[in-house]
Amino acid sequence: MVQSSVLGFPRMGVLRDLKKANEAYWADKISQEALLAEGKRLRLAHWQIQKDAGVDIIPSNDFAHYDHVLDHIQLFNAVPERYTSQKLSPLDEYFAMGRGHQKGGVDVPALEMVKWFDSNYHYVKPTLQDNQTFSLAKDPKPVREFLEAKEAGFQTRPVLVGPVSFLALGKADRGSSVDPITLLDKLVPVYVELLKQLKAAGAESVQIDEPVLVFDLRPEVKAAFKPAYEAIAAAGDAVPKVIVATYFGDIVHNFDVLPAFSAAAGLHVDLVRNPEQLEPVLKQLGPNQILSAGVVDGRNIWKNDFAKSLEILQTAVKALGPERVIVATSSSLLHTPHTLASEKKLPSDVYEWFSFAVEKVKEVATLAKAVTEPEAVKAELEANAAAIKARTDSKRTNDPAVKERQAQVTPEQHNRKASFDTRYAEQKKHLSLPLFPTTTIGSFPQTSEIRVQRNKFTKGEISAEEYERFIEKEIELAVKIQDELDLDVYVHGEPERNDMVQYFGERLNGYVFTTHAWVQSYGSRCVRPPIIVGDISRPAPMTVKESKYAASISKKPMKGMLTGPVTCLRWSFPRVDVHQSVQCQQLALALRDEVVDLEKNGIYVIQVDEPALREGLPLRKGEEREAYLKWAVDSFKLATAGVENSTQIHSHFCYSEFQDFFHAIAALDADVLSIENSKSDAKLLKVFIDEEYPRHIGPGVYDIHSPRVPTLDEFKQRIEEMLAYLKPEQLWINPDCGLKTRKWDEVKGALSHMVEAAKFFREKYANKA
Ligand SMILES: Nc1nc2c(c(=O)[nH]1)N[C@@H](CNc1ccc(C(=O)N[C@@H](CCC(=O)N[C@@H](CCC(=O)N[C@@H](CCC(=O)O)C(=O)O)C(=O)O)C(=O)O)cc1)CN2
Ligand code: MET
Ligand SMILES: [Zn+2]
Repeated sequence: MVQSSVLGFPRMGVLRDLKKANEAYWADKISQEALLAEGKRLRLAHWQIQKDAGVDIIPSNDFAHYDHVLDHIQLFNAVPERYTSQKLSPLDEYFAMGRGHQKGGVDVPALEMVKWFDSNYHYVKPTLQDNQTFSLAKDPKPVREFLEAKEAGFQTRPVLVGPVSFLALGKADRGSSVDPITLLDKLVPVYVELLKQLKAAGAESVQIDEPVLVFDLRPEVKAAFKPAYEAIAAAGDAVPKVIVATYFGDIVHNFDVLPAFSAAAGLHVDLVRNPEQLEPVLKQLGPNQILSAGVVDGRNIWKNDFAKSLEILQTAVKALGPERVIVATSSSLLHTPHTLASEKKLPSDVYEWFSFAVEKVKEVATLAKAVTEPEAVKAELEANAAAIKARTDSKRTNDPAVKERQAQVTPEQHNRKASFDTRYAEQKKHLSLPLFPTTTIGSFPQTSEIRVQRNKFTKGEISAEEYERFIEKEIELAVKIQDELDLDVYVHGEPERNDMVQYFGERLNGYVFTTHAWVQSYGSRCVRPPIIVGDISRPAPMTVKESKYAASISKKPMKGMLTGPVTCLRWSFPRVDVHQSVQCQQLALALRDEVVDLEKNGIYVIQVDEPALREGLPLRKGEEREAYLKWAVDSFKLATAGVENSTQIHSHFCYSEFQDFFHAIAALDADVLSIENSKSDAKLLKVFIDEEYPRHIGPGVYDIHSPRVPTLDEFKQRIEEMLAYLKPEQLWINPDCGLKTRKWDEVKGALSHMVEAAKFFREKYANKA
C-alpha cells in the first residue's frame, strides 16, 4: 500500500487562536497554564484533522509556540548565557530569545530572526559560542508531544530539525568566532540520546529535516552529514527509523552526500519545485529505501493537479513498488492557510481552484489511494479534473489591454533621466536635508483602535466617510509626533493599510482576497497574502489621497510609501499558469503609474519597498539566479524611473545579507536605501566601500521586532560602528523596518533616542568640517 504523509501542519488554528493566546500571555492577560493548554488543544485538533482525512503518517513536534528552530535551541540547551542567567521559567526564557524581554528588572534583546529559505516565514537563528556545549533538555519537547499524541490515540512521526541543518543555519554569537559546523561532534551524541528517548516512548520513525541539502554547501557542511548519520545508524534499533527530508529545491547537486544516509529508511524530496529530480533520486535510493514524494505543494493555495501528481507517483511506484512510496506534501504546510472552508466571500468559480492546509491533507490521502485503487476515489479524481479544467478555461485570467501595454514597454522606461550625481544635486536643493537625515520606514503602530475601526468599516458598521476621517486623524497624530520628535523626512504612518501587500492587492485588478487565510510570518504575526488569479492592472490611484493629505499638514518632506513589484508578487500567492516575471512586470506598470501620480500630487520623496527581493533569490548560485535578478531589478526600475531628477526614490530591505547579490542592489539605482542592520555585524557594510557604492544608505539602528527600547548610548555606538564603513554624507539614520508592531510609547522612546544620537553626530561632524 502507498502511504500518505504530511510534513507539518500550520499552528495558528482556524481563527489564529495561537496568536491570540500568545499575545494574551505576553500582555499578562492569561496564565502560563492557560497558554500551554491552548497549545495542547490546537495540537490535538490538528492531529484529528489529519487522522479524519485518512493521512497515514501524521507529524508531531511540528507545533511551536513561537518558532520550531527556536524550540531546538532550547531542546539542545544551546541557550546563550544572557538568557539562562535571568532564571526565567523555560517558557519565558523561550519567548525572551524570540522577542526580547524587558520586564521585572530583566532586560535582554531578542536573538536574530531571519527568513526561512525563500519563504516569508522567519526563524530564530541558533547563536553559538566559542565554547558551546550541548545537552538534552529535561522532558524534551519532541518526546513530550509524541506521548501527548499517543495518549490521545494518534501514532505520530516526530519532526526534528537535523543536526547539520541546525548548525548550518546558525551563527557565532557576537564576540565569538566559532564556525557552527565544527560543533557537530558535540551535538550528535545529544541527538542520538533524543532519538533513543523517542524510540523508548514508542516512535517507530522520525522525520529529520535537512533542508540545507538544497543549497550549494561548503565542503565542511557537506562532510558533516557522514559522521552525523553514521552515529545515528550505529545506534541501530535503539533509535526510530529515519526519513531524511529536504524541500524547497533539488538535491541532485549534493548527491555525493547521499551515502551518509545509507542506513536511513528513506528520503523525502520536493517534486513540486523540482519534478525532474525524481528519476535521478530513484537511481540513488538503496534497495530497501523509501521515497517520500512531495507532490502536494506546501507553499501555495492552488488545488493539486491530480493527473500530474499521479504521473509522478506512478513512475515512482513502477520503480520501487507501492510499499516503498509515500505520497507527501512537498514541505510542511506551515506556509499555507488553515482551511478554505472559512472563506465565504470568494467568487464561487474561483473557490474551486484552491486548497488550503485542511484540503491539502485530504489531497495527500486521496492521491495515496488513487495510485493503486483509482476506482475507490473515482468521484474525487473526476471533481479534481473538472476544477483544473475550469481554471485553465476561465476568462478571468486574461486581460488583452494589460498584454498590449506589456508589449509596448521600452528599455528607456527602465532608466532615470540622469545619473545619481545630477539627481542628488537637484534633490538637495529641493529637499534641504541636514547631514545624517533621520526618517522612519513607513508604518507607525497599528493600534487596536485602528484595527477595530477598520473592522467596523469592512463590516459596514461605519461609513466610508467616517473611516476616512478616522484615518485622517491618525495621520494628523503621526505628523504631530514626528514634529515633536524632530525627524527630518516624515511618513504618513500607513494607518489605512491592513498590510503592505494585501492593501495593494485589494486595489488592483487581477487579484482575489480572503477573509481568514492567515499564514504565520513570525512568532504571533500573520499575513493574509492576496491571491493573483489574472492579469494585473490599476483601476485608480491607490495611495495618493492619504499621502497628499499628510503632505498638506506637514512642514517637512513627506515620503510617499509603496510596496514594490517583486514584494507584491512574492508576498501574494502568485499564479502558477504564467511566469512570475510576467506578473511582476504587470505589477511594475501599475506601480509606475502610482509613482508618477504621487509626484504630480506634490510628493517628492517616494519609497518603494522591496524587502522580498532577497527572499525571491533562487537558493543556488547560477543562471537561474541571474535570470531572476534581471527581471526583478528591471521591474523595480520600471516602477520607479518615471519621475523627475529632483524626486528622491528610496527603497527599503529588511535583511542585511546582500553580499552575494550586491550588484543587483546597486543596479536598482535607488537614491536612498534603508536596510535592516541593527542585529548584524556592522562589518557587513564594508561591501558598500569595497564596491564604491555612490548613493545614500540608512542601515537600521533599531531592532523593531522587539518591544525593548534601546538606550541613547546603544544608538550612538551603532552609528559610530557604521561610520567606520560609510561616508558621513552617505548616511541616513533610521530603524530596521516599519514600526507597526510596536506600541507608541516604545516608538516615542526609541525614536527620541535615535534623533538625539543623529543630532550628536551632526554636531560632531559640523565641528569637524
Ligand atoms: N505581507 C507581509 N509580509 C511581511 C511583512 C509585512 O509587513 N507584510 N513584514 C515582515 C515581517 N512580518 C510581519 C508580518 C505580519 C505583521 C503583522 O503585524 N500582522 C498582523 C496582521 C496584519 C493585518 O492584516 N491586519 C488586518 C486584520 C487585523 C485583525 O486582526 N483584525 C481583527 C478584528 C479587529 C480587532 O478586533 O482587532 C480580526 O480580523 O479578527 C487589519 O489591520 O485590518 C498580525 O499578525 O496581527 C507584522 C510583520 C516580513 N514579511
Ligand atoms: C517589511 S518592510 C515594511 C515596510 C513598510 N513601509 C513598513 O514600514 O511597514
Ligand atoms: Zn522592512
